[in-house]
Parts: sequence; structure tokens; C-alpha cells
Amino acid sequence: MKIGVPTEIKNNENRVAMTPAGVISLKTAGHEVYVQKGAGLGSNFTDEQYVEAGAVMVETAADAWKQEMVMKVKEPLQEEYGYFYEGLILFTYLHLAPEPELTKALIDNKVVAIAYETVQLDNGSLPLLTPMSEVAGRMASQIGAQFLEKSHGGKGILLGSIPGVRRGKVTVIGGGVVGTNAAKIAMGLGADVTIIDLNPERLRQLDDIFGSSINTMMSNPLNIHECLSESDLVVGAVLIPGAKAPKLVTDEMVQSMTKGSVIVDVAIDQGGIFETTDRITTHDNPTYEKHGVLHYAVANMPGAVPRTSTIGLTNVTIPYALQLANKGYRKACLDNLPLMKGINTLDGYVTYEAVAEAHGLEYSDVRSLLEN
Ligand SMILES: NC(=O)C1=CN([C@@H]2O[C@H](COP(=O)(O)OP(=O)(O)OC[C@H]3O[C@@H](n4cnc5c(N)ncnc54)[C@H](O)[C@@H]3O)[C@@H](O)[C@H]2O)C=CC1
Ligand SMILES: CC(=O)C(=O)O
Repeated sequence: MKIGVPTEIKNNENRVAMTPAGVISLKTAGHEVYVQKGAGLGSNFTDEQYVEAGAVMVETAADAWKQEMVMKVKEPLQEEYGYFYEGLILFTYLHLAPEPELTKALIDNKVVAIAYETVQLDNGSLPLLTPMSEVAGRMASQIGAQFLEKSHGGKGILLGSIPGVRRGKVTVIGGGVVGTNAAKIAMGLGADVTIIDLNPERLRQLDDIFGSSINTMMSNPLNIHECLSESDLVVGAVLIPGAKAPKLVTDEMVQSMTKGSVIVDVAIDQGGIFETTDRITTHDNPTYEKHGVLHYAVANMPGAVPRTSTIGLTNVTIPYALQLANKGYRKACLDNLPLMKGINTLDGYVTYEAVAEAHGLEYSDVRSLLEN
């Protein structure tokens, strides 16, 4: 199969969908990889390293996009929709639930759109989301601590504090991969951390992992409101796979937070869990203020640490890319149920139920389409 790797064009997105090591794996299996010149530079991979690995370097994005399968990191932006064609296999993060226009463009062009974030193992875990959630979770507390500094617009507290002064309070809503990693770093900084989740089993696991060094609470509006009013930093880390994020934090709850507190809504890529995170921000201009609270809502947080993130992402995507390339997408997905769950659009239909629901579109069963 011929596989294209274009340069990412989202604001400050320096990751790339394939490392030279990934090129070697695909070449060894008999495939051709076409990498846009300079695509790896943001992650410190040079064109020479790709050539040495066996890639063909191409001049333009169009050259990379015309291959049979395109691997990317972020969802295509509007200026990339023109590259879509019928039967193109697009393997990338898509986050379609909050993206009606992208969903329409994929359907209209009959793209085989396989979303990293909905590939799901039998135990419910999301293997192609996990490493980036680990990065974003760890970054969330680091970034929150930074924006709590006065010079960055925050209330001027040190999360871990010093002897004789109260420690900062951090609430993490959603105790999955992002939430656990955010909690780890916040605890490491010395903060007083509470994790809120809806799943009692998950709360038990978190209690087993962290013991009495964190507080766990059941997710309900009363608990969320109470925790928020006392928190210096709140991290949004809830996910219902493929679906638009539920707005668990109301405008009124945000108003109850003290001035200069910070919200980091990591779940913004699925629409965000705060009523007040009504826009996506960028690494160039990452925060805005509402009700005196600083909001950080960057949808590609791992893009800020591209070397770590690119290697972490490609460690998990390449084995799936190999299956798609070796067998073709129909057989690869029919043979591998977790990969089949990644298909969000196929033959002009929406094949992921939560995405169809988010846009009021008809849902079509992916297996029936694949077996046709
Ligand atoms: N902004 C960015 O750059 C990035 C964003 N993300 C996003 O972060 C979000 C979280 O991802 P993961 O931690 O990997 O998901 P996950 O599936 O590991 O965890 C989600 C957690 O939310 C919990 N949950 C569901 N409904 C809830 C409710 N009503 N109240 C409280 N908890 C609830 C689940 O029980 C689960 O523990 C996703 O939207 C993901 O796409 C991930 C990486 C980068
Ligand atoms: C998960 C995701 O959207 C990201 O890593 O940018």
C-alpha cells in the first residue's frame, strides 16, 4: 500500500504521524511511505532520517494526500478537506462529535475515516488515545500550576505551598487516563487532590492506587459544585467515547470559584465539560478569562511536547497501520474488532453511533457495510 504522511497544519502542532522507525516497519512489510518534506522537523526528525529509513520525500501536502492511506495526527482542517477523495483511508484523531462540517465532508467524499480515539479494546480501553491522554493529563497540572502564578493571570499561589501555608486544592473531574495522570503530577507538586468520577469501580481502583493521599468523590452536581467552590485548579477529564462531552460544570458553578482560579478543560477536544469552555484556544493564545477564572482549552495539548508525543503516539499506531496496509481496511477491520470500532465514516455513512447521534444523522452498521 502507498501511505502518505502530510505535515500537520494546526496551530503549534509539531507532532508527525510517523517516525523513521515507523517507516522502516512499513517498508519491511512491503509498503511505500510518502512523507511531506519537513513534516518531522517539529519533532526533531530530519528529512535525511526519513530517506535513510526508506521513505520517499514529497514536496507538497497534495502529494502526501493523494496516497491510498493518509496517516495524520490531528483532524483535517478546512483547508485540507479538498484533498478528500472516495475510498481514501484516513487514519488519525478525528473527534467528530463536535465537528459537523468535517463529518459532512468525510461523508460527502466517501472517505474511510478511522479515528484513533475510538479504536477500543474489549476491556473498554482506548489504546490509541492512551499515550496522548497520559501526556495531556501530566501537562494539565503542570500548566495549571503555571497559570496560577500571578504573572500569568492566576491568583498567585504555589500549589504545593510551604510549611505554615495552606496547600493548593486541585479537583480532577474524570478519573480515567487523563485524570489519573493529572492527579499524579498534582500530588507530586504537593497539592491537595480530589478526583471525581461516575464509576464506583474506578473510584475504588483510584483509592487502591493512591491510598489516603487523595480524596475520591462520586460525580453528581452537588459534589462538583462543592469541590469547585473550594478549588484553585480544576481539570476536565471526562470522556464518553466518541460522544460530545457532557456539560457537567454549569456557568453558576464556575461563578462560585474564587477569582484567579484556573480551569484546564482537557476534554475540550470532545466539546469540553464546562459550560464556560465555549471555545477552543491555541498554544499561541491558550487562555481566556470568564467570571474571573482563567480558562485553558487547547485541543492539542501534546503538540507542545512533540518529541515525547510523536514517539508515544507512533509506538501504538504503527501496529494498527501495518494491519490496515497488509490486509486492506476491510479484512483488517473484520479480523480485528477493536480496529473496526475506529471506523467513523464509511461509503458515505456515519458508522459510529455517538457521532451520528451528535449530528442527528442516520447511523449505519459498520460490519454490514464492510461485508458488502
Ligand atoms: N486536549 C487535548 O490535547 C487532549 C484531550 N484528550 C481528551 O481528554 C478526555 C479524557 O480522556 P481519557 O482520560 O483518555 O478518557 P478515559 O476514558 O480514560 O477516562 C474518562 C473518565 O471519565 C469518566 N466519566 C464518564 N462520565 C463521567 C461523569 N459524568 N462524571 C465524572 N466522570 C465521568 C469515566 O468513568 C472515565 O473514568 C477525552 O476527551 C480525550 O479525547 C486526550 C488527550 C489530549
Ligand atoms: C487526543 C488528541 O486529540 C491529541 O493528542 O491531540
